[in-house]
Amino acid sequence: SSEAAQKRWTTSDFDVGKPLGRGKFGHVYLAREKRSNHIVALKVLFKTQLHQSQVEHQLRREVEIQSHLRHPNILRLYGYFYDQKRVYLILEYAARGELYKELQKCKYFSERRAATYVASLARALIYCHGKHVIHRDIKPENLLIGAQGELKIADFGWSVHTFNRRRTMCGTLDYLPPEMVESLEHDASVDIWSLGILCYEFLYGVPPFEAREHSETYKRIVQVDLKFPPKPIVSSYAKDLISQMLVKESTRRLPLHKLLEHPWIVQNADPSG
Ligand SMILES: O=C(O)Cn1ncc2ncnc(NCCc3cnc(NC(=O)Nc4cccc(Cl)c4)s3)c21
Repeated sequence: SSEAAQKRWTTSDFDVGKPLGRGKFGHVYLAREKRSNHIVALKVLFKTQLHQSQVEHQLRREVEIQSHLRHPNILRLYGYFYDQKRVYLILEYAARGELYKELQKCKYFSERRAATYVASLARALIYCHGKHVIHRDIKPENLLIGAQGELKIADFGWSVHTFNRRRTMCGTLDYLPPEMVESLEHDASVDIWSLGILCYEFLYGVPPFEAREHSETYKRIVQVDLKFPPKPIVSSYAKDLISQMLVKESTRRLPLHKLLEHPWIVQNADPSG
């Protein structure tokens, strides 16, 4: 609610519960806002660590960007507050937790589950790109699962408004497209590349250009050294879609609205997302 955006929150507004996870910058707790009984996730960040890592501007940009985004497949950031030592993010609670843990447990997803996730991510990214926001860090660690099994993109810590495109290194290399790995200018089509990487990883359990050494991964990305293992068996429609997304020339990647019309998505994605 807009009230949530303006109100000066403090920790005494919440009953804080169990820790949900430990991130690099701090922990996330289950919490209940006392007056509304609304369940949220509270991410606690230590100012010293934010300062040491010089990411305060990124955090400010994330809060600014997220305050304008409303989409069923984007985890809400309701607001934030701070005290002497910490910054608190008030986040939508994703009841079924982190997607990457689910992927580790299942090893890989069925084509129906993978296509349903890819379609909902495509719809969320179409929405973001429509608002000139590119996420730039689409990977399993930034995806959560809601109470009805729906996917939620979280952690816009690396997102930018495309007007002021920055060239900053993101997390793992695996999901970066050639133009980011070669640190050239990049645009919304970077998210199409990352979605193609994700689609491959949902179906095979590993990202396509994974290698022991960073230098090897770098080479495989810039050469788009795309291979499909014989196991698990994956339909040629799925391979066709992935091959149309993992294209070096960013302008030739399959546009997201075309992805939603691709036969693999049409035949496999659950329309409810
Ligand atoms: O807690 C878990 O590990 C998993 N989990 N399980 C359920 C659940 N429900 C909601 N949220 C969870 N986790 C937090 C997800 C985030 C969303 N937005 C973020 N933004 C951010 O961290 N920004 C940020 C931090 C430090 C520096 C900078 Cl520059 C930016 S983190 C949940």
